[in-house]
Amino acid sequence: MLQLNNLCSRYPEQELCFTLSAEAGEITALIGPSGAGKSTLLAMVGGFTPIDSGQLLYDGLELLPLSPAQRPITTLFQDNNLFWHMTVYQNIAIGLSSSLRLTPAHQARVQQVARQVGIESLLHRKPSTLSGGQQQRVGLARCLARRQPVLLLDEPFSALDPALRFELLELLRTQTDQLQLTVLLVTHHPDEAARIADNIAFIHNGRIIESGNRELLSAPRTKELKAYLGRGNNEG
Ligand SMILES: Nc1ncnc2c1ncn2[C@@H]1O[C@H](COP(=O)(O)OP(=O)(O)OP(=O)(O)O)[C@@H](O)[C@H]1O
Repeated sequence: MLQLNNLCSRYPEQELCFTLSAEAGEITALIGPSGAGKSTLLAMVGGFTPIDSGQLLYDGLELLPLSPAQRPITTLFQDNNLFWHMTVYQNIAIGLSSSLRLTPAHQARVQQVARQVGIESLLHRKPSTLSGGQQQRVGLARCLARRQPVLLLDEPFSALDPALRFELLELLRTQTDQLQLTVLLVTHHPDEAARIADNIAFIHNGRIIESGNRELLSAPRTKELKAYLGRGNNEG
């Protein structure tokens, strides 16, 4: 289980503090207005921004003393950090070895992950020759190849058209179930959250002010979530 216990980062403009638990096999969607702190929450968990107080645990292990690379975590960003001069195979392999010298077991793993995400036939291609959806699959494959139990995703598929976006979200759902990943997914689309997330956390002004399952979206309690979803205050 991933646990954030009053985990706080203080910036001149804003203090962000989060308390959240996420189990293996669960996708937690992080929603909220622009500037609420969704990406910063991922950076705090991933180890990319300083923490001022609180606790961060994974299965009881204290993560705060660990560097990003030492944490049992991998992150997929929207621009997915592909290297354009490398092949798809190398782009996945670099998640396993920065020198691209792979053991036979790692080579087999690249092939296996490529098969799982449906890009096996593209391994020799360069990312520039792929569609946006295929590129996102390569980014996801690199993350999955690392076999870290916690996966952080910052709006990974939002540049894609809806059909492709949902196809990749379904793929994420399948992989989460099969590999028992703990997934935090930042999204600007409440419909994405409703479709694939087990839990939804609504972030406002650096805090999670409402959380629960997808019913949260049909029956929001706080005026802030109602406003975010575009529901009138006069509904009660
Ligand atoms: N390195 C930093 N220096 C100063 N302030 C920061 C820093 N990182 C985050 N913040 C603060 O955190 C707030 C939240 O930013 P964040 O990018 O996490 O929001 P977001 O919810 O992901 O927004 P968006 O949906 O637009 O991406 C910012 O408004 C800023 O006050």
